Amino acid sequence: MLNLSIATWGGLFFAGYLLTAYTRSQRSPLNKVPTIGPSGFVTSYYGFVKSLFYAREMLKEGYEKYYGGSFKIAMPTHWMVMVTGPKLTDELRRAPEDQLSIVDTIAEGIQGDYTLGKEFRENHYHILCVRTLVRQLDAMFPDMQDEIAATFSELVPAKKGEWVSVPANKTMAQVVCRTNNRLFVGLPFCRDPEYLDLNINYTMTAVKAGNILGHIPVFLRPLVSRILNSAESSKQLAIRLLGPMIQDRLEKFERHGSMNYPDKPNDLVTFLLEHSEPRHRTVRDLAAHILIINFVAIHTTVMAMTHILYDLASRPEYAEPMRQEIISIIQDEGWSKSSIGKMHKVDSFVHESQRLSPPSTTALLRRAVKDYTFSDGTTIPAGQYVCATAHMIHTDQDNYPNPDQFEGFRFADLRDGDRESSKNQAITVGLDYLIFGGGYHTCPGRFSAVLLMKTILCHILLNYDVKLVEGSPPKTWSVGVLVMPDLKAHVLFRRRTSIVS
Ligand code: HEM
Repeated sequence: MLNLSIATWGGLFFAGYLLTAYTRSQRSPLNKVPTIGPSGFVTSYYGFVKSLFYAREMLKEGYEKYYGGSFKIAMPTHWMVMVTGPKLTDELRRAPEDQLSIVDTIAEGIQGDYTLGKEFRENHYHILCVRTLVRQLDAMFPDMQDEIAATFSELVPAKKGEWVSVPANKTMAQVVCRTNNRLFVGLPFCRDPEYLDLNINYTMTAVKAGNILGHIPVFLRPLVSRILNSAESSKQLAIRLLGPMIQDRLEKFERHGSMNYPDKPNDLVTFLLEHSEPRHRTVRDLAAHILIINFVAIHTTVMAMTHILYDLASRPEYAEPMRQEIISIIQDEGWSKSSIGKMHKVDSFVHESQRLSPPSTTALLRRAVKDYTFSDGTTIPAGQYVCATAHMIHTDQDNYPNPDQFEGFRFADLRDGDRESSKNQAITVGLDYLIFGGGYHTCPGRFSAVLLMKTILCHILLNYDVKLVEGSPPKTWSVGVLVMPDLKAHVLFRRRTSIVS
């Protein structure tokens, strides 16, 4: 027996693993949930491969067949249950964190312990800090606008009467990352190319590493994560770049606490210091949290802003009405967060772009901490995933007339005809609009993200004409449930004489 070769032991171990997995799958409550694609123990892998290419079609089939109930789609290591209809979607968004968890989803989905570091799971005060930051957006608005203008003048050196070709995604990544970090860590860090690269790449590196780690056996993950080395090397770089500044701020905080002192910055570092427990007030912990906030803030906003730019370049008829709206409001009131808030057409255009080009065709992704049963009897066993079919909700005729048409001013028209105009804003969340999630975990950064995107859009409209490069319309890519804009396409910019400044 002991003389068996390593290969034989390996084979026996694998066979045992398969037998256990098979036996467990036969007893799972998920067998009662209908499957889109094959549901067999082995054939379900074909269902997963199919979902990589045809996720939208599979979601549509499930949504139409089982509306008001649930269905499931195979993932490589688990099933993804999708609930449909307002009742179950509402139950999903209201489910408490200790039953259906977003933290567990990130921990498992992108292997957060390895890719973001243990700080992400151990303390969540960064969420409070984002809430504080969005309350400061009025005061921060001039910095936001200044950084947008500075980035465009460097990266889009278009001349009057001359079209210049600009890489859309790369430019949006710079403007979004620079401007967010002007509010997070201030000048000069927000313009440091090494720091910008770190934050733009950190998100992608973590997501890619998380995907690899999620598909290999648990016992190999610590080793492979060291080879991929995303969390630790990024943290070390953040400490090198921001360390002296954070150290200085820590010393000032020791001396003054939350009291004001001359030149006290109104930025994320201040909010992190004020919301953290004393044991977390270290350079390492604060740098890790700055990275985590960049992780949630940058990629999402860059993808959305790239879609918005493509939507503007491919639909030139929207530019002039938005320009007129901006000019009339700015001439009356000047620039501020509040004046941007009055631009219903600009808000609507951003909203419509997000409705049709979401970051994912699903939303409210949660992992069951313990068995969770919905009111229709669907049980999500502990460790399994459940989500809502966002794309189907966003393109349901009952929610949006002409749902597949891009109607840039559909929300502005609704707001203008509706006194309750706080509905139908790009920041509004609801059962028919899940871009920013829902329930307790609804994105707290959406106020900042939407203000930033609208301010960038205003800057583009007032200072440039934009159009697509002829013969190369950008493509939207989908891999499984993920949706991405064309990352390589260029857009043409031509300088205009700005009427308001
Ligand atoms: C267009 C840009 C953005 C999109 C589409 C987006 C989307 C989301 C989504 C879908 C969630 C999960 C909500 C849920 O599942 O219920 C989320 C959570 C979160 N977002 Fe955003 N987000 C964006 C920008 C930002 C920005 C700029 C910040 C920070 C300044 C931010 C901070 C956060 C935080 C801290 C969470 C976690 C909330 C929690 O777990 O309670 N987001 N976001």
